[in-house]
Amino acid sequence: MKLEAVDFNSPNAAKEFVESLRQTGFGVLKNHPISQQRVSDIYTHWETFFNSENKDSYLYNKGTQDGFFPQTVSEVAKGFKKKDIKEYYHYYPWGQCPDELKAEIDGYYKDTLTLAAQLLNWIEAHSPKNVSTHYREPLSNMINGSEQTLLRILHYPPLSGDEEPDAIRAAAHEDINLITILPAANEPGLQVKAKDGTWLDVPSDFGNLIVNIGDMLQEASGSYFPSTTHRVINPVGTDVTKARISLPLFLHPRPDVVLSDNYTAESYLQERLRELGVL
Ligand SMILES: O=C(O)CCC(=O)C(=O)O
Ligand SMILES: [Fe+2]
Repeated sequence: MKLEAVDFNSPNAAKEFVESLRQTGFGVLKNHPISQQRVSDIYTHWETFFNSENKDSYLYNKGTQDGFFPQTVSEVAKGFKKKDIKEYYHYYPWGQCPDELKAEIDGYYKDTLTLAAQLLNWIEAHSPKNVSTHYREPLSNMINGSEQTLLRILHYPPLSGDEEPDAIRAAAHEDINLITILPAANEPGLQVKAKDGTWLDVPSDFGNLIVNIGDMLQEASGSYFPSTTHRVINPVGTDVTKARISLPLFLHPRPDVVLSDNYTAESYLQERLRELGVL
């Protein structure tokens, strides 16, 4: 298995990209329309936010899940006992956000949402007929008007040496949503699990956009598209002193969207959040 960046502007981009998603659960895009300068600015501005006391004024709301999640309440991946070594902020257009960061992050959210609709159209167009008949509505329609789509700004602090043994930046997990879009982070570490069980580095060239399948699209496609396990490993050597910032946008359907005979988007999400221990 190999992960190669697909040129967004090439005539075969859609086909090659969807083929990669089918084979690996991941697709990597270069020459895409998301502004790299803005991603870079977001990383800088949010690193400052995470390094300030100000973050504690934006503690997440339990019911609505918007705001800052400190390291002490960070996720425990399904099947793991140790909390991940990370803190993060959940941005929703309707949720709390520091005034000085709002316009920039909202612009990124909206532009990436537009791209997501196009990528979902690519996925639908290149799904075999016997798979696309399972989609209860066009995939890009499923996220239309959804208030659940979540932009997570993640801060993995430098390692202090006091971390619990076995704790890692993000333990192996699958994403819950339809698809996830994230720009290459400012530091490496993201790995995807190949079919043979080995871990592969996701090409982290700054400027790449990484897309992965989540459980909800796996469910809606009758497992044609695999929701692939991934993780973020700890830095070693001199890199331990470096923080890592990343910016996944988790595309969530409207709660009423029917995914399969067994689940709506809402029932699926509730089940998974309970397992994660964040509800
Ligand atoms: O930080 C990353 O590169 C990936 C984060 C991730 O997989 C997640 O938050 O679900
Ligand atoms: Fe993930």
